[in-house]
Amino acid sequence: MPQISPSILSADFARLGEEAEAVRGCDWLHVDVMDNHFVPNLTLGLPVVESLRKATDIPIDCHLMIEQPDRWAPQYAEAGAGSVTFHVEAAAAPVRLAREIRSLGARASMALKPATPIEPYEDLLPELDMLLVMTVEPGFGGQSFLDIMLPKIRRTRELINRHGLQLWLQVDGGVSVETIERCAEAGADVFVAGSAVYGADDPAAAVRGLRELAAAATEGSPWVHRH
Ligand SMILES: O=C(CO)[C@H](O)[C@H](O)COP(=O)(O)O
Ligand SMILES: [Co+2]
Repeated sequence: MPQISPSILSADFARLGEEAEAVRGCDWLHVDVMDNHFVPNLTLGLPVVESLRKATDIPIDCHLMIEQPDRWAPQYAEAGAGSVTFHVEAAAAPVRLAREIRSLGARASMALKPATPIEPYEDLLPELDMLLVMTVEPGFGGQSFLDIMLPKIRRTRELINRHGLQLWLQVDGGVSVETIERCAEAGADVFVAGSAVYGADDPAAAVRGLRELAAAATEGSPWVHRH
């Protein structure tokens, strides 16, 4: 089944425990960490992830939009994140970092900004549990999906399958009922959605609706890895 990871960037930060409950039934809780250096926005950090870990049993999917991930990312794994995503544009030693995250018991994931190609990183794929193809410029929720990223999602899926790898392919940015089917058809299998979930009257129903659309869009596609 496709996995849905609602982004709490669009939630009420004063009520994060309740906001996590509001999306019960999702696969992950996507936590966007921004440092106002790697991206021009500041959100939350380690203490909030530690508190959230205690407040919910939904696995935490940390998306680190920060400089020096080599220094900070392992601490998010230690704080109990089930998946830790660093940006390759900011990492000094991505292979070493991915191995360290895995050694701490979390899934290791690497993100690509829209202008960053996948091809130079082909050899790195076996070190990863997930690859994140950004479908907006990182920094803010509520942006429009970049259709121009669809060929990159397709190429990434082809590379993953060619190498016979099991890693997940996540998309993040502007994912909604309007765009999720195109992402799924292109080969994505983990979908982050912030405004499309938390902007809905019933966030849990929005999660179910998105998952159904993604599942229907890939029905019968043997080239899409199923969990
Ligand atoms: O990483 C992000 C922004 O950099 C967010 O995860 C993303 O934007 C989710 O919000 P939306 O679904 O509203 O686009
Ligand atoms: Co994100």
